[in-house]
Amino acid sequence: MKTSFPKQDIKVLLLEGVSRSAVESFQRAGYSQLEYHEKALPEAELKARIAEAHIVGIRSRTQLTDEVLQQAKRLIAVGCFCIGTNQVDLGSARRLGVPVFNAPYSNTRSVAELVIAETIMLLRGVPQKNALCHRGGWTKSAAGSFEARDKVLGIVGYGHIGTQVGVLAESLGMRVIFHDIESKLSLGNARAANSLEDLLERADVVTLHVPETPATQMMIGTRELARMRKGSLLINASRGTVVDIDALAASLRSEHLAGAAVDVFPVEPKGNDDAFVSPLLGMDNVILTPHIGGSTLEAQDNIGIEVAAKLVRYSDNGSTLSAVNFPEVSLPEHPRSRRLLHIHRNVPGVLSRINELFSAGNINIDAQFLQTDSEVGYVVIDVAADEKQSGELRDRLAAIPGTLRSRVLY
Ligand SMILES: NC(=O)c1ccc[n+]([C@@H]2O[C@H](COP(=O)([O-])OP(=O)(O)OC[C@H]3O[C@@H](n4cnc5c(N)ncnc54)[C@H](O)[C@@H]3O)[C@@H](O)[C@H]2O)c1
Ligand SMILES: O=C(O)CC[C@@H](O)C(=O)O
Repeated sequence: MKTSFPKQDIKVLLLEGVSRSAVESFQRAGYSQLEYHEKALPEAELKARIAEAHIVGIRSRTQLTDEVLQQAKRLIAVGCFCIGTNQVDLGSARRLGVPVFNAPYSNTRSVAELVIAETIMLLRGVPQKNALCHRGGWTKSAAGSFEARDKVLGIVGYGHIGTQVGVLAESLGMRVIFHDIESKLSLGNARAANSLEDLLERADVVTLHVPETPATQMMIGTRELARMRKGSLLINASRGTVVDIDALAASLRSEHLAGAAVDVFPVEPKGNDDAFVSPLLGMDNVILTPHIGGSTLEAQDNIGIEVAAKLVRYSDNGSTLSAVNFPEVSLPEHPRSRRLLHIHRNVPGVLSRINELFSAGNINIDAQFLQTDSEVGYVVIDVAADEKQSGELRDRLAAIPGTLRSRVLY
């Protein structure tokens, strides 16, 4: 399909070393203006680069705040090449008429496998034994080493990752309990705990799989750590803000917790050349990983293809299916029509003004799709019009009060 705004003029800014599979997907779809950066950009540079971009692709480091998004006057869509979208001000993007897409499942399995591996390593005291061996020591002893079989795994956040961890843990013979704010179908023999506190008091290993939200910020602090069983273990591969890291360090120092595995941190380096600082440094009983829960070649490859496909589909066809912040519209193509997009504030009267405009111009509407949420309305209109008419229609649509964006797609 030939788009009105030529694809070769659409600027795609890809940051944080997103998988090359994304680059190839854009190229295959006819997008040639690709700017690729291995790292997250410092804020000033990000503002300058995003001001030029029509599409931006990020991972978890780039903070797309309201202030940054306000600079992005040409931006049509954002792709988060990951699961988490907490790094984007989703409300601001919506109010600016910019849909945000992510990959909600592509790295689930990778995180779950790492958590299972860490569970076994921590239960066996491998991190501290490994560290001592590297220093020339030798602790051949069963003290403090346990099988995973029959231990209680407490999963906080029983969503895509939490449930996969539960299924894998049961295959090792672990007993699985979980806590979630939503009522969830238990997989296998997993059982819902009565509360977070109940889970913390019963689990030998607690693993966190909640998103970053206001309710999960510092969800595990001094009080919650004190509730955990003496000698128990904590795994955090969710977001760094979910755990009070100083309280965790204190709990490990006092030997209340026997160990921890931490993949995500309140402050993370912007790229591989920057220093990593944490109160957990130097603790042999802590597995520290650089936010690589979802970083396998399989996952990154799939994420690149999935998110690029969603961005291309929106750019080529107007489909917002699976956008995380936007009314979802999925559209068949009508190649013999002209397609116009209109994104507006969801206030009464906008749709009737749109339709008046077409009837006044005696333009036949072939198809119309409307979805709204509490703030935004998104209408796609396929019309029988020529190129000149559709350009004029776009300008008139843009003049309707409440309009956020209006485009001729093809
Ligand atoms: N370490 C990594 O590399 C990595 C990779 C992927 C995802 N993640 C993180 O893991 C998070 C979870 O991923 P997912 O795919 O399982 O998400 P998901 O949305 O499928 O599941 C999250 C679950 O948490 C629950 N939840 C939300 N708030 C809660 C609260 N206050 N208390 C208890 N439960 C709550 C939800 O109801 C949901 O069931 C992501 O949001 C992301 O931040 C990290
Ligand atoms: O790749 C990343 O930077 C983030 C990975 C993970 O935290 C996610 O949210 O999917």
